[in-house]
Amino acid sequence: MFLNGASSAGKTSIGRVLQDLAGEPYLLLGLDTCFAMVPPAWGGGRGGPLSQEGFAYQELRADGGHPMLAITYGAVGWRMLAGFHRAVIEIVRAGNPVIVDEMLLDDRARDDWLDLLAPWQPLLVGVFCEDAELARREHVRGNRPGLARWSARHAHAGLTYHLTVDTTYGDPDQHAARIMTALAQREARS
Ligand SMILES: Nc1ncnc2c1ncn2[C@@H]1O[C@H](COP(=O)(O)OP(=O)(O)OP(=O)(O)O)[C@@H](O)[C@H]1O
Repeated sequence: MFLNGASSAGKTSIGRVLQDLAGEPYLLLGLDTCFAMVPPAWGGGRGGPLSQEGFAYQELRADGGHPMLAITYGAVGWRMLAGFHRAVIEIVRAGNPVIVDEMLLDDRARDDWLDLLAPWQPLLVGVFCEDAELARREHVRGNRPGLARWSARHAHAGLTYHLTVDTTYGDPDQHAARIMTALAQREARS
């Protein structure tokens, strides 16, 4: 399964419920897993001095008065992303079912994932949420404001999903149940 959406859209929350619902031991991993491995000097979160090579935050012009915060990456960051994507594929190749919990940063990341995942034909799930609710969650989490809004505008570019969920309303249990149903229907058809 491949869950993609903005920061704070609720991907990880849904992913955890999916793990509980599934009869198989799905591993849950994604961009957060990759970021957790990045040395602080190459990471933007704490203002790493080499973050332009790795991963950096970039404040963009406000969107209708709302902050917009992008994540950019350099050559080292791309190497890390590309390596992480391939590591996930090896996990799958070893026979493990996987839930990828992803916030696509750009077209390059999307195309790399789609190329690698093509043989596995994952259920592609778009996780959406309205801006105001994203901003509320971001605030409650104490995250820097603007990443959710920026990613909501970029993460879904060029993707066609098998299923979309809107987490503005409803809880992760409900959304995960819909995804499990879609997965079961798909497996029954194949
Ligand atoms: N359906 C929901 N309704 C209300 N709050 C939710 C819902 N889903 C998630 N949340 C809350 O929103 C916040 C972000 O959730 P979560 O970590 O699942 O999102 P995410 O998309 O994985 O975010 P990120 O990509 O930033 O890690 C958490 O505080 C979580 O409790």
